[in-house]
Amino acid sequence: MDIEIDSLAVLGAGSMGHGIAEVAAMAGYDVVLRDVEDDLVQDGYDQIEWSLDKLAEKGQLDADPEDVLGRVSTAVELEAAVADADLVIEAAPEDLDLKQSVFAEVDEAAPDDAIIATNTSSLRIGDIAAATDRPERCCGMHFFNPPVKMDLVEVVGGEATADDVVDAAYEFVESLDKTPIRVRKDVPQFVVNNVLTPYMGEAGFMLDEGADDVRAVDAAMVFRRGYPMGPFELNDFGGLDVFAHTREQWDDPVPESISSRVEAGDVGRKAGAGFYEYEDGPGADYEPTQGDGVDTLRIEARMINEAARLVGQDVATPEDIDVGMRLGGGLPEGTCRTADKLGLDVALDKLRELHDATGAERYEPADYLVERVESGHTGEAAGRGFYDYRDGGPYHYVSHELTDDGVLSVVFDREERLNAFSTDMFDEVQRLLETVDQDDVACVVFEGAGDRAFSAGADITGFTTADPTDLMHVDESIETVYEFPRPTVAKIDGFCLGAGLELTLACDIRIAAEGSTLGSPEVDLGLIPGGGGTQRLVRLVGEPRAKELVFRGMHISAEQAADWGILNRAVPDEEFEAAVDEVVSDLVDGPRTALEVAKQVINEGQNASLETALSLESQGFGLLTTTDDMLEGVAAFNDDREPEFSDD
Ligand SMILES: C/C=C/C(=O)SCCNC(=O)CCNC(=O)[C@H](O)C(C)(C)COP(=O)(O)OP(=O)(O)OC[C@H]1O[C@@H](n2cnc3c(N)ncnc32)[C@H](O)[C@@H]1OP(=O)(O)O
Repeated sequence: MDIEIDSLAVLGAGSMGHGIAEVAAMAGYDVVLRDVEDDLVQDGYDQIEWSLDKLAEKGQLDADPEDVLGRVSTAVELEAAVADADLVIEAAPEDLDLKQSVFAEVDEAAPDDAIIATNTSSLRIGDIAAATDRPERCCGMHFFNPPVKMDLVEVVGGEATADDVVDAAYEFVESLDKTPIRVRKDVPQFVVNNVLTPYMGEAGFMLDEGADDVRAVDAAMVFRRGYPMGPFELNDFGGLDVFAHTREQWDDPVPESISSRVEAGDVGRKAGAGFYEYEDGPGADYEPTQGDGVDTLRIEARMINEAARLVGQDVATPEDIDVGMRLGGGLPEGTCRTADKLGLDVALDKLRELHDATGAERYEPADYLVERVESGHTGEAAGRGFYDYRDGGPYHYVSHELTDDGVLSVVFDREERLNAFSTDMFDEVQRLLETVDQDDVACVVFEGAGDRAFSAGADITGFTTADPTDLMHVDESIETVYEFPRPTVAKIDGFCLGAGLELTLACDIRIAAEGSTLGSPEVDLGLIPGGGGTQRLVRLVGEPRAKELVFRGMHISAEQAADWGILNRAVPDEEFEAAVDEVVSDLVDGPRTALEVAKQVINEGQNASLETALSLESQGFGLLTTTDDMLEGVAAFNDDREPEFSDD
């Protein structure tokens, strides 16, 4: 039987606890927020109020902040907080004894069938659940900080946890509009922290050896490898003390460059100093040019090794690891995908080289990595690696669905970066359109995941790492959209910038929700539009407007874009879905051959002389007079009924 979760208690009103309570209240749950003292719980409550107001100010909260806050109540007495809870989430500091004592108390006071979850980021669920008489109803829900902004939650069961409890936790996370990943074994630190730890740890060891300096490593990882923060910058951000404590907890060696700073109290941003000076200096002040010559593979090979260990031990799938690293670790792509591009053999060689040189356990290659390489599955170039590419490979950034009546719905699915297009994402759009059976498609609808963006353009973080020729392929993917023989519709809700706008310009029909923003901000990056934005725009809006948009990197409202003829229309939010559905419905019911010919003639005619274009049109017209659809259209007219065109 499915477990129902209606009421919730969150224990601990610190940054994680109040964040989780806020997210749950936003999803419509009644939440009791509890901490051990009035001041602490009030502080957490005030933080929720502040955060809800901020979200509302930015237009990122659909509901009235007061209504959401009204669902949060506070308590100091634990018994009162959990008495009616279906789910209790413990968000106490990361200390096993403390968490065990909270679990034991909850076990006494909560209803017998309540689920008790811990928000631990590094401890084993089984160790915490051992303090209760109901380990089968205990699980882990690892939210990331801050819960309101971070989309990922790792859902973990202990050895004794019942399957339906893990399922219920997973579904609960989905009901919060967050993305759960399933951690299938109760390993310390779960998925994301295990893969991310070598990023900071290995950089620390490199510093210990005097091989590179802080700025060089950070610059190399950010500007040459596309990571959002350098490893030292990231460690300063999270706190060196937190990093060292977690390593020590599991008897893992801590680099000297980290432990010495912890001893000196320079634990990062919060202390005003760490690897960089924050209070008396400019912070993480590395420059793009400083990263030459750093052995970045050394860091990435260790991350890949951890990912391989997790897959080999059946802790997580490559898909879940990659979702975790993108949403929880902020990486532009998952570590398994990176490994498949770099080559698993390349990573393995590096690990062996380091292991031979140092004998250090951390370089010992994972069995799974060795097996993959020995069986020839060394990555994308070999057709198989973590993923199977023999049929083109999985879609990571584009989700799609083809309905029975022929609507191919394509969603740019990279919400964490406002659906910005990486080269992988462009390739996936192109592959999808080139491989879908066109006979099954009546029309294509493109949209962005989430409610913030259609797409905020090409992935800016990829500009410093990608080959210029790869970036120039943007144009090729967008042309595939333009040339797709069926009608295409851009359904725009939110930011539609740069390459996002260019892709919509290659669509046949563009409808936006009011409040969307369109623009060509490339010039602010020292660039120009590279996916047809200068050319299609000028043909649509004329030279003065196109030049102003491009030269000034302007963002314009959907209403203004409609006024200038960039959009077919801008419609109020509440009418948006219906407006798109109405268009799609006409396209689905329309005569496919005639629509295809109309698209072709209009597209090709634009670049031809009027005489040639008129000749194209008349050829198309003549051709269509020989079709069954034409006979059906005429018969329907005579019978005064709606035509039923064939799907051929
Ligand atoms: C040939 C084609 C060339 C091009 O297309 S060049 C790119 C043109 N596009 C742009 O220049 C737009 C860049 N983005 C922005 O200016 C801002 O975003 C917005 C105004 C759209 C929204 O601002 P806000 O509401 O403050 O959101 P946020 O925190 O900036 O964005 C959320 C996360 O999305 C990432 N992101 C946004 N746009 C891009 C992008 N184009 N490439 C890579 N990442 C992007 C951010 O960094 C951040 O991520 P985190 O939360 O990890 O900090």
